[in-house]
Amino acid sequence: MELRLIQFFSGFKSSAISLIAFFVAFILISKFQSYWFAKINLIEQVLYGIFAITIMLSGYFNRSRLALAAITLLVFYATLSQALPWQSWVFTHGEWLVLTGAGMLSVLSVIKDRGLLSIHGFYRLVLMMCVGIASYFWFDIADFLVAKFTHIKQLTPWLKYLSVELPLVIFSLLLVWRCVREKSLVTTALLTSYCIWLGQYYQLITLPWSVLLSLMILHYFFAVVVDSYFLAYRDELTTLPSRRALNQLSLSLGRKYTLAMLDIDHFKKFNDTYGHDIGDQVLKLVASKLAQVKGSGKVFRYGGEEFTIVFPGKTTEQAKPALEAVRQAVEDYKIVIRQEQRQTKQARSNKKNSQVKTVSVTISIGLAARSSKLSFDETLKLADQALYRAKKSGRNNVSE
Ligand SMILES: Nc1nc2c(ncn2[C@@H]2O[C@H](COP(=O)(O)OP(=O)(O)OP(=O)(O)O)[C@@H](O)[C@H]2O)c(=O)[nH]1
Repeated sequence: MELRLIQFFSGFKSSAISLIAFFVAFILISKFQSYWFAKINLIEQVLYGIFAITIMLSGYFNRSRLALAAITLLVFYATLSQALPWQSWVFTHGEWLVLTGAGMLSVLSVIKDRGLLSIHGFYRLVLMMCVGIASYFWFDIADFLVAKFTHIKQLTPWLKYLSVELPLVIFSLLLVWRCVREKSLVTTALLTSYCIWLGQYYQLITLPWSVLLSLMILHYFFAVVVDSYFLAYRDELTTLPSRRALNQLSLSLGRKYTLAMLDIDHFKKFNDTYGHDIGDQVLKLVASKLAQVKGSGKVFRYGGEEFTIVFPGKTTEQAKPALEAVRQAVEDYKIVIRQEQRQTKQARSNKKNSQVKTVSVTISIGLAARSSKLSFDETLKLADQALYRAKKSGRNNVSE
């Protein structure tokens, strides 16, 4: 598969799972209203606690975008439920409210997570206020544009969508694009809030705000927890479990297991030829092939271009066919890369010219089974020595 395509859809899987989970929860809550409706007062009281915990947790784990989204929704909920001075203004300006909320959520999907209690957090807070102010003035701008273009007959039927629907379509596209591009549950959580926000505005949803906000904020909570887990135990580049996860697994392994150390052959040369960025992409693709290993193998990125596969309860004889298959799969894998190249001077053009090329890499594998009295680290060392032998005997092979 082409590298660009893989990059483009890198965030698709995790976002899709998170979205499905959220909407299943939403459908269940809608279907079983009779179970919770009597407890609505309790939900309203607990909601403030959920807000507080989620904002603190998001701030602590530097998920400032979710913290800001939660703070904004908290202000909205307080306005709704506490009869704050600006309540009547806000609720008589429904179009402003929907644009501001939608605009804030889509802007949050674009900016980076930075410390909440820092100058960056302050800038982001100001940015949120600017979205509110911009929404306020947008209606005047839209009226002006409608007046200007109203004489163009082809445009006339569409001009009524300029003030609300057009910005909403742009915000929706922005959010969906960010969800696909960014491998983070943060953007997905922002997208679900956005769907609920619009669903309420267009009266497609009839659930009380306290229940909807509980669902939205709980989604933020889980996004922060799961994202932080991934940060700690997943390798960012390949998304395989990291060395820390391998150390964790080593504590729970039984007496019988086999370890394999894998290393990409001549990877330094590969990097030197195609550049570090293409090297990174190839690492990702090799990792995705390794992740398909059979025989109950668990794959980890050990570091650099080295990987480890653990086969719990297996001997080397049992693990070897799976490793041979994975070695062959990597060897057969034709990786399509697109290299940007400048045209020659004679072409007198500065335009970039992209060249599609197919490359392949091989891996060497060393494996060792745990024998009595050997610790995990000692077994890993044996596998590493076997890897050294695999390299010595010509690479692209499995050695014991
Ligand atoms: N692109 C990229 N390169 C990496 C990464 N981690 C390690 N490398 C490179 O991997 C290369 C490893 O080189 P060596 O250990 O000398 O081994 P090799 O060239 O693979 O040769 P053999 O292992 O002997 O077959 C170095 O050039 C590192 O810079 C990474 O995350 N991304």
